[in-house]
Amino acid sequence: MTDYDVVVVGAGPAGSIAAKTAAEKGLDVLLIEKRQEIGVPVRCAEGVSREGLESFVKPDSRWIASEIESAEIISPSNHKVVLSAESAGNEVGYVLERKIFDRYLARLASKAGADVLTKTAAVSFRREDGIVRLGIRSMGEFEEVMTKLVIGADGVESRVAKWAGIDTTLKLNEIESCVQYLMTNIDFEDDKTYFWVGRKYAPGGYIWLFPKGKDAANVGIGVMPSLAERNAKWYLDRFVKENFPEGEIVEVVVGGVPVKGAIDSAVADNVMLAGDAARHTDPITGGGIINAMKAGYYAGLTAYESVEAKDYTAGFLKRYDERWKGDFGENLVRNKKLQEKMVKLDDATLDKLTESLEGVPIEEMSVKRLALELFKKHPKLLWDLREFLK
Ligand SMILES: Cc1cc2nc3c(=O)[nH]c(=O)nc-3n(C[C@H](O)[C@H](O)[C@H](O)COP(=O)(O)OP(=O)(O)OC[C@H]3O[C@@H](n4cnc5c(N)ncnc54)[C@H](O)[C@@H]3O)c2cc1C
Repeated sequence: MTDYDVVVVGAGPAGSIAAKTAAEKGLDVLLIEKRQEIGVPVRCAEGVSREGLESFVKPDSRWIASEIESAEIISPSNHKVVLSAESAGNEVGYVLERKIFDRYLARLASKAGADVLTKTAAVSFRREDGIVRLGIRSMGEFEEVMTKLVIGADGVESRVAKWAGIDTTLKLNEIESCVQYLMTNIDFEDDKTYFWVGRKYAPGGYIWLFPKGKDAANVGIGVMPSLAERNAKWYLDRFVKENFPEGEIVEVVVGGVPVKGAIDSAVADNVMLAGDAARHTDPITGGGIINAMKAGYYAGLTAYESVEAKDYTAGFLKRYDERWKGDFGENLVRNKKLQEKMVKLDDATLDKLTESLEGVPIEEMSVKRLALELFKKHPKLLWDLREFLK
């Protein structure tokens, strides 16, 4: 006898959607979250694409902080290119209120029938007779839960991945180190996101401003430790001092974003990893919310099939790998390669590119046009990036 068919570790977007999906299929599901409150503290700039979000949930004014119409890219010498939300694609469309959004998703899992426990951490893992004895510490008390499957949706520092022996190690060029301030008393257009690019601002990454309503915005930075001479906070503080000297910082967030590209496999016997735990974030933008939800859905679905077939082996669970790879896996591979080229661009090239496109009407701008212009300015890149143009 097992206590559960599936225990989902971590109630972020990946975990809640996994638990919801498996519970809707009739499995006995436990969703555990080590923090006292789901969604707090927020470690995110909270931007999502419209299409990605709407494929899972109907947008709700309780957890939509802003609707975004356009994205502005600003070069080191202050040339600006404006893209519409549709052509900018990922992470431009809505800015969420994740404190509420994450809780909403966990509630959907609970409504579907999953047991949800907060202040409950997975602390140990033991396979025995084809099932898992998962040690959990709930409200200070230790107990072992027996389960057929564990879905590791425990974020960038995943312990489930280590217990299961799945290689998700991150090298210094496979992680962005991030700092973000929630700021008030600053000037911005509340239907626009802003991206400052170039080594001057953020070596190996970028600085962002995502509006949270009319009066506040997430202003943050990601830098690649292998390229940055100082830490992320140093670059962000310098930027804030120069650009928003009157701004007030009301909240601080620090965190790492994996930019590894696709891992070989996110499964082991009895285990599937989803979301940041499986390095499902986009290597260029660092966005991971939508991929986490997609992976959670595929993991929940595969859990159901695995329980039906009474087969919890890695061999059976491989179909989960096939599902996430078939959906966004190729994008992760491609964007990792592209990102490796992009971080090598110098500031002069970025300036030339944005200067030549400055003032192009928004309806005529697209990522493709940006790329074509870049190749005109930098023919060698055309050769380097030929495989991405197919
Ligand atoms: C500064 C910053 C800005 C970002 N901006 C964006 C953005 O604008 N758009 C976007 O799409 N993405 C963004 N991301 C990435 C995004 O936040 C993640 O990709 C997303 O949260 C991944 O969801 P997840 O469910 O995989 O993991 P998480 O949301 O990290 O959830 C994991 C959960 O597991 C819990 N947990 C961990 N260990 C245990 C344990 N042992 N037992 C029980 N619970 C455990 C954690 O407490 C956490 O709640 C940003 C990240 C950072 C750091």
